[in-house]
Amino acid sequence: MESYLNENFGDVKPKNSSEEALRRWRKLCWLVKNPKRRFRFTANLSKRFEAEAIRRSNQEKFRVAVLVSQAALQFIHGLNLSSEYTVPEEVKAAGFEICADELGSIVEGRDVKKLKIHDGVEACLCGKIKEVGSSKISSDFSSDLPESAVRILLQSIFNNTGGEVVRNKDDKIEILGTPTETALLEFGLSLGGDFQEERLASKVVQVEPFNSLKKRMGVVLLFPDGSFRAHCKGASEIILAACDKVIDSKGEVVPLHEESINYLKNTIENFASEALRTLCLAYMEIGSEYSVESPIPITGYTCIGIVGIKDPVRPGVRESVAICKSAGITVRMVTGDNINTAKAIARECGILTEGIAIEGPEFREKTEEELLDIIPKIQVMARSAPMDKHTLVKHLRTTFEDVVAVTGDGTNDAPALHEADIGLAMAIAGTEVAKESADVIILDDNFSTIVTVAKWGRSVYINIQKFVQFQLTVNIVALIVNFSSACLTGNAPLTAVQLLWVNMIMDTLGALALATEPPNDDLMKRPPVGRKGNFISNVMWRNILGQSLYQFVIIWFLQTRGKVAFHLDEPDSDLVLNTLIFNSFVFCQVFNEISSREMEKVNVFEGILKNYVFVAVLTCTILFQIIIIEYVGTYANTHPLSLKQWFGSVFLGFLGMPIAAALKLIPVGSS
Ligand SMILES: Nc1ncnc2c1ncn2[C@@H]1O[C@H](COP(=O)(O)OP(=O)(O)OP(=O)(O)O)[C@@H](O)[C@H]1O
Ligand SMILES: [Ca+2]
Repeated sequence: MESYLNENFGDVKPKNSSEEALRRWRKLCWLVKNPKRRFRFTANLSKRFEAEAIRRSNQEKFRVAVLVSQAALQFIHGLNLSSEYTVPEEVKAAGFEICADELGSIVEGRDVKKLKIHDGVEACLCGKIKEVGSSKISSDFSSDLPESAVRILLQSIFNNTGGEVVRNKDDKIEILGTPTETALLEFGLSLGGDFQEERLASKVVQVEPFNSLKKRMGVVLLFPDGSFRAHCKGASEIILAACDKVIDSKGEVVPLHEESINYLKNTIENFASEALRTLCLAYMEIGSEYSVESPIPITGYTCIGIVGIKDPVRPGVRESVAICKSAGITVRMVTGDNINTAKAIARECGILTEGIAIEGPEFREKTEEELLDIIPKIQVMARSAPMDKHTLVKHLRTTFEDVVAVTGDGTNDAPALHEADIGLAMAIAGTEVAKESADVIILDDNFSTIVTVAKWGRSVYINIQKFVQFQLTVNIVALIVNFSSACLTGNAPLTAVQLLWVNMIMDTLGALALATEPPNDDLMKRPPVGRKGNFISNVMWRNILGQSLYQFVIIWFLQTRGKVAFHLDEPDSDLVLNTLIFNSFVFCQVFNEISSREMEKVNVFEGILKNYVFVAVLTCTILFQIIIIEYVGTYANTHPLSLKQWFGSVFLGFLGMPIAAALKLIPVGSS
């Protein structure tokens, strides 16, 4: 086993990145992989597995997979003692260097990334409120504060974190972690703190990673003198409720009384209404009698301070929300943030207008009837737990029969992303778990891209509708003409070769011409189709039936009165008449193809020259039609036509265009 593993994995250098670890994890665990995984990995996975299958037997792979899973379980089990778990030798030999952080990120589905979208923080420490810019070194703030308070603050920031401060190849400081973590770490550095020094001063003996349900995280530190200290941080009002003491302006720990609680609550509210993400940091001395087996204490903490992280709204979001609204798309914000923060941001983006903003715990308490009443009005849901997001999406999809798209970045969004009709995960900030639960991955993490996605989605839908409308018209006319004529006169005007050509015009060429129309901004001014919308809308039926009727009348007229109208009295007048019918029929389709570019607008020429494929298809169709009529008559059962006859049949086809335009003026219901 070991020699085998060395042979196969010896060349793979263990890389200390979670992406690499994840890759290995997948490779080894493919036997137990989620069958529901969507398209993202399917393309190259199958190839890779094929190649691998030659090199390795399933049994071996399974064995390693089990071992890695065991290591993971051991890790999860001993999460509180992350430093003490051991990695099986076989797993090490497989090049799977599992370090606590790495596995932690896989187990939790969080992936440490370089991110910086925040714009500094505002902090309330020892009763003082200060704004700290992200780039400005603000050591003057720390000199303002009592030394003991700064020490405990830095200890909290650098030890109780899911992020990391590292030096890169160029010896520059790089901060890794989620935006919230990087903002805090940066704040710590700007106060003059040293990450490595702080980490060496004590040992982290217990970790409770950030949990979206509890909205808090915590660690227990062991100091060289044998004493333990717990640190926790998280949603400000939740952590504040767990505190009974606070560090005052002199740096002393004093009990929290009503006045100081109100002051802190007001600070939280002020920060939140400025659209800042608020966090509360707290600590607790737990003496030396503490056993690392016991859970991290929940209450009895001393509040260190409140931090408000500025996370400015990206440019263009407000406009995108407005476009969504005009397109009949309701935008709702569902977040884990404080309700005031959420409201302030939602107002800034134009999401919150007359609707209601609700908190997760309140939403959870509602009965089914109450939910029916409030869900359509909800514009903001704050402090939501993962299952609240899921419940909302599920109700919108099932009870209200809406088509729901969800965007998300974190593991906590995975249930909602999975439940949604279209799950959109962020590529940069998103965790692997979110991405694997999603259908679409937004590469630039930008909300505006969602508008582009919607626009292209609508464009594809409408292009297919246009194509189907065009195709149905040709089919209906060809069928009725040949059938009725066969019944009444015993022979069909359109021969097999001609029908084959017509078939090509409508299938291959028609699809090419109509399905390549690029999206335009008007698409976002129409209402959405919805789950129950008919694919063939009333508008399409109107166009199809109107146009078919016209074409049928034309062909019927040619069949019965054609000889008189075109003065056909030569011996081969029957062949000429059939050619005339065929030519008029094809030109009816050519002009109908142009009319089909728009289903509702009368002007069908807008942007026609920009769609090169459309122009090329139309030109080719006409050229081939000329060749068929004039040069390959023997095969296609046609007779060369005179200029007058050509003009006549093209004119009859062209008449279809004003008819199509007039049809568009007939009002029909929406769908
Ligand atoms: N690393 C962290 N440590 C402690 N608390 C955190 C951390 N990250 C977020 N929080 C707290 O949890 C709240 C966010 O919760 P959660 O992550 O469940 O929401 P979310 O909707 O995924 O938010 P977002 O996607 O905007 O980050 C924040 O308002 C903050 O108070
Ligand atoms: Ca999130």
